[in-house]
Amino acid sequence: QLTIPPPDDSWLEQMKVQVVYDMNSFGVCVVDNFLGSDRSNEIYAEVVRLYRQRSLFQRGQVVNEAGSGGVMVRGDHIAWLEGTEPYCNNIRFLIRSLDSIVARCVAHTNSAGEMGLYRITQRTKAMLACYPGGGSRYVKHVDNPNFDGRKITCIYYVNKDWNGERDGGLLRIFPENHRNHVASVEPILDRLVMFWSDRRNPHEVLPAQKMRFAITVWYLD
Ligand SMILES: O=C(O)CNC(=O)c1n[nH]c2ccccc2c1=O
Ligand SMILES: [Fe+2]
Repeated sequence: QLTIPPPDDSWLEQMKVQVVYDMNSFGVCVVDNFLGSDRSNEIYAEVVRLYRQRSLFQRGQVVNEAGSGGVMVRGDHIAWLEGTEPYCNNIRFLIRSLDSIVARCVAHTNSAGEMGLYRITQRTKAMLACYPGGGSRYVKHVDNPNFDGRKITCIYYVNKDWNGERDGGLLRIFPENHRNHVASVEPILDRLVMFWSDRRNPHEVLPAQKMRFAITVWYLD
């Protein structure tokens, strides 16, 4: 696979403006057609290929502690990716793009002081999560309720032909400071969602009726 050129500068600038505005106004930002159909289809192929190498995936916690018959708390399988794995050039491009955008947002806000005033200096690896379908879901939670350093949650969806009516699996966010706006987000291919990882954004994954892939990166201060 040929090496992929870095993300285009003017595109990064455009993304920065939207992300800074949305994160400051709503604490949530949704970007559709983030990387375009060619790149997103390449990422889909890389994700499916990775998933077939089941060795990478660990099972998420499958039932809560309620003993037998506990509710399926998280049916997800997860794999942590550097992005440097073989045959993952397009996933690496996604991660580089996210890194560049977040870095520009932080730089931008240092001058204008708009963004969350976070000195984002690092991130987690990319977490590839797969909800296996069959009603697997993730109950309402806060990613970072107790100041573990995570500031921004970035989720990139990798699902072809997703239909929320039929397949479920919606991300629902209940922004604390905008109680009358519940965001319901279909996990469609090439959609990016970003939100503050702390208590401002409780969220859940509704039961998914078919295989549901997402790549998540958390940015830390
Ligand atoms: O996929 C989504 O739309 C939202 N997904 C989540 O909120 C979410 N949040 N925290 C996690 C921690 C470990 C493993 C998976 C997850 C996870 O899917
Ligand atoms: Fe979450």
